[in-house]
Amino acid sequence: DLEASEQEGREYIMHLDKMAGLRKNRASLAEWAYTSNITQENEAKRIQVQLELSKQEKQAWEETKMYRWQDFQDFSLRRMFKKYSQLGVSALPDDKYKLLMQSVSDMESNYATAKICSFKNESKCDLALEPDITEIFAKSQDPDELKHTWVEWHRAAGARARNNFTQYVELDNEAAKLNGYKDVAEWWQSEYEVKDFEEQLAKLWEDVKPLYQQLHAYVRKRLRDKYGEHIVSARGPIPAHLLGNMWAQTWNNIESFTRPYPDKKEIDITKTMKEQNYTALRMFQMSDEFFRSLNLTAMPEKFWQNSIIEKPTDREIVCHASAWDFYDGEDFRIKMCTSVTMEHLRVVHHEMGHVQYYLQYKDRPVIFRAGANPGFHEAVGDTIALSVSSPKHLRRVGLVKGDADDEQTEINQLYKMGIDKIVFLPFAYVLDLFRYGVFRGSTTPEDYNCHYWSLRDSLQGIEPPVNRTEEDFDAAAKYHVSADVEYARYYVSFIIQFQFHRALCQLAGEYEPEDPNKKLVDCDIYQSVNAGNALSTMLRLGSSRPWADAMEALTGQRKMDAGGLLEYFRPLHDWLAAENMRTGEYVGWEPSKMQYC
Ligand SMILES: C=C(C[SeH])C(=O)N1CCC[C@H]1C(=O)O
Ligand SMILES: [Zn+2]
Repeated sequence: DLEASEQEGREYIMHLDKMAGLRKNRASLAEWAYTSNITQENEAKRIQVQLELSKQEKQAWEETKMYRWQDFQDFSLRRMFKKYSQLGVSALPDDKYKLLMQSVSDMESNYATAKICSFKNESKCDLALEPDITEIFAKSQDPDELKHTWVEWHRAAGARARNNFTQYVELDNEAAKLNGYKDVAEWWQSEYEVKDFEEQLAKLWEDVKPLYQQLHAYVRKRLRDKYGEHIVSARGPIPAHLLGNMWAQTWNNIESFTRPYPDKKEIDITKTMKEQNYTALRMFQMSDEFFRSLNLTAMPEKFWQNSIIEKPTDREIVCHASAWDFYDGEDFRIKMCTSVTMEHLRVVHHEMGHVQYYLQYKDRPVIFRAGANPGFHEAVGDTIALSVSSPKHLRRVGLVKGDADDEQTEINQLYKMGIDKIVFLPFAYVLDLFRYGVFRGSTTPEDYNCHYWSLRDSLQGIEPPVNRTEEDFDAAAKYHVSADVEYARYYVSFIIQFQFHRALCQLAGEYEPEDPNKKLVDCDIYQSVNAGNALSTMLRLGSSRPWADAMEALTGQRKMDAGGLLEYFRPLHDWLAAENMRTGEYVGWEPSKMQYC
């Protein structure tokens, strides 16, 4: 009868979950071995392990079909079966599975090992993305050097990935269909468990766009003042190579010469960190201490033993920062080629946020050891970093000297946060709007670059520094496109982290809507056990409940909304609108005159 099969189902699924934990542990170890030592041998081993595990997953999946789990009474049991009924890419036949793994592995290793020649010294051709190219984009103010570096990186990491990418799209779409989805776009969006996910993304963009347009106009003016209007036009998009970042996804590296009140004291945290002999380890210990101050969990001993926090000199590794769960309840790691900069201090907190989430849900069934939705996992560390980046906290830890701030310093601070957080949203939106089109087939390989730049132009107001053709494939010059990592998770994260931050600040007594002495921009939840306990309650849920329940546990809200972000940046929005009015800067942009279609 139904009762027996539900009890049998429970015993079966708990056994399956334990086996899945062992499989995931083996897979993570093989993946770690490869990405922390990129060799043909380790790549072959990783694919071999993946193939073995996919066979075991397929077998387990067949067994789940014997249970009528849809009729079970127990919500969690039904949810576990529902998740295990999703086989994933293992649904592909072995030969296609291997081909798919090989295509993605080739793209990712190409990206990780790509080198280009220096602009200043053409015979020096060993420049890597981290730290060399990243440093050029952070420091150089020579448009020709930036253009050369941009073009060379997009050739080496983008164009070269085009054929593998096309094969990956075909095979991944086949896997999607075997899982009951029309295409990978629908499969990716199913992770958010709402019917109108894409409409919600569009609505969020409508809410934030006016603020972005004001910030874009202001920055374009300041860049035109600096580089001249033969390089930066008065009414067009901003050339992508002048924004301090290879992908123009955050503009924090141009803060020093574009901030609203230049005569206010310089708060160059990177310089101060170097003066104070900060090391990668100290940055990680600082982050660990922040989480512990909230009564959250300390990094376990194995974390400090097994993590790789500096770029090795004797081998090639995937430098793109990542956090790892080995699903055995005690082995958690970060792999990162850390530089001593303010930007990497934020990334350290971002990655430590992932590990804190792993620690909070480590006693859940393996299948529930995931974010409430992928955006939640990306938001934890960033939410903490919003407190760490506050002038109050930076003063507390001695990275900023001097007295409390005045109105102008506050605008400078909001500007600094805005060129990191506001400008990221259209970048993130474009990356997956582009890939949704590719997976749906509305964007064909012949149109890849044209469609990518059309979206970059219309949504981000960015244009390529040189004309582009279909010989290029600029989207793959971004890690997540070459590594098959979905990106809407970051768009969601940059919205909900402000909802989380606002709730935590209220719980910490750091923020009161009507109290001018308790402004959101000054909030630092450091040492607030009250805030930490509420955050822990949400994180411990993992993916055991629909994400609206998790969000409600912390914020009282059940939907994503841009209100938190817009409230945080309200004073900046007002200042930018007034400033663009004062200078007569055109708000918005006309289509680019560069050729890319
Ligand atoms: C730090 C990570 C690893 Se999950 C990352 O990829 N991030 C963090 C924020 C945006 C995105 C990026 O670098 O593109
Ligand atoms: Zn992340």
